[in-house]
Amino acid sequence: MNILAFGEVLIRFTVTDKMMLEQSDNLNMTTVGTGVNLLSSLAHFGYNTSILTVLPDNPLGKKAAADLRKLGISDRRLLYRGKNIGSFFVELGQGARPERVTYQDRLSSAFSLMNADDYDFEKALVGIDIVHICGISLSLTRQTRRAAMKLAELAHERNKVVCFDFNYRFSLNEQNNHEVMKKRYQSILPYVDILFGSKRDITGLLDYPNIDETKLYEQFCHDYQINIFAGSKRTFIDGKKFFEGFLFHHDKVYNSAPRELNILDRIGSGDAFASGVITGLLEKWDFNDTLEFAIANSVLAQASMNDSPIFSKEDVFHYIDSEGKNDLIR
Ligand SMILES: O=C(O)C(=O)C[C@H](O)[C@H](O)COP(=O)(O)O
Repeated sequence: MNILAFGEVLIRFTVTDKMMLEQSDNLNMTTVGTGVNLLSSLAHFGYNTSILTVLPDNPLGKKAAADLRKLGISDRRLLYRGKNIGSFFVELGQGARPERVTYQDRLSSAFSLMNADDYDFEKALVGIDIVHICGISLSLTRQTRRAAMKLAELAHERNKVVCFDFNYRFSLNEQNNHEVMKKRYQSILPYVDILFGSKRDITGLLDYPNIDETKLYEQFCHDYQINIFAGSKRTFIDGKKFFEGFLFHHDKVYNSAPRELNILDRIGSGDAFASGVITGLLEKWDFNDTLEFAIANSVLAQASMNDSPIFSKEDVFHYIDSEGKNDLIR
């Protein structure tokens, strides 16, 4: 099974020792991004993965490519242009202090400036079964929007399975007007088969009425011919944090049991969930098992440093089978 992701590769700078930026001079550097995180996880589950993106044509781009290879992602579809790579700083959270992300300018990255016509999408899709597109491309530049649209359209035409993640980030859309963003999402959704998002994406961004979930998802998936709609959410019970997921198919919502969270680093939780769902669908597990696996993968990812999950299927099953009670493997 060959999976391709399209999206921005970013450098993440994490302040070491759980300090805040102001307190520290030390940063840890990793290569991340929605596509990277998803593919890293899928590569560790045993699938062939590659990413279609643009890296700067300099040592920074080479460093990112080396990190991608280390995560098990093929470098075959990487393009090298321009000078800049997007980046962000992370201050880890603790107790009352939330984890915090500060983006650097992403709009002048090599990826953000690449013209849609300069990609050879036809060639990139050869031998590919599943294409994943990150919704952040709709928020960045005219070029990334056009590229995401063109790829979605072509992949759909070529009968590839198209996955799309809303990935709506308020902080990246302060300059974008609601109606404009709504139109952008409305134009890509008709090409999507598997969609990741939340109820809020449908009611808040696409202006559907806030009604019962089954009716809402039925209407929405019917309007855009979406085969699978899945997402995760956080809940709080008796002062504890839990993570749970849903999956909608045809006329039914499946819900996972909530799993308790003990967070070390929560960035990448959505991508870990999505890779778990894609795995369940590829393996043709039933939807309840698929959700259990996806939630477990994400709970493990949130108990680990960095965005890109590196758990094997066995690691995830071990966590499920031991009900999370095993805290030493030797
Ligand atoms: O911020 C961005 O734009 C990125 O692409 C970097 C992050 O790795 C993903 O966003 C993680 O996404 P979640 O799984 O939703 O936490």
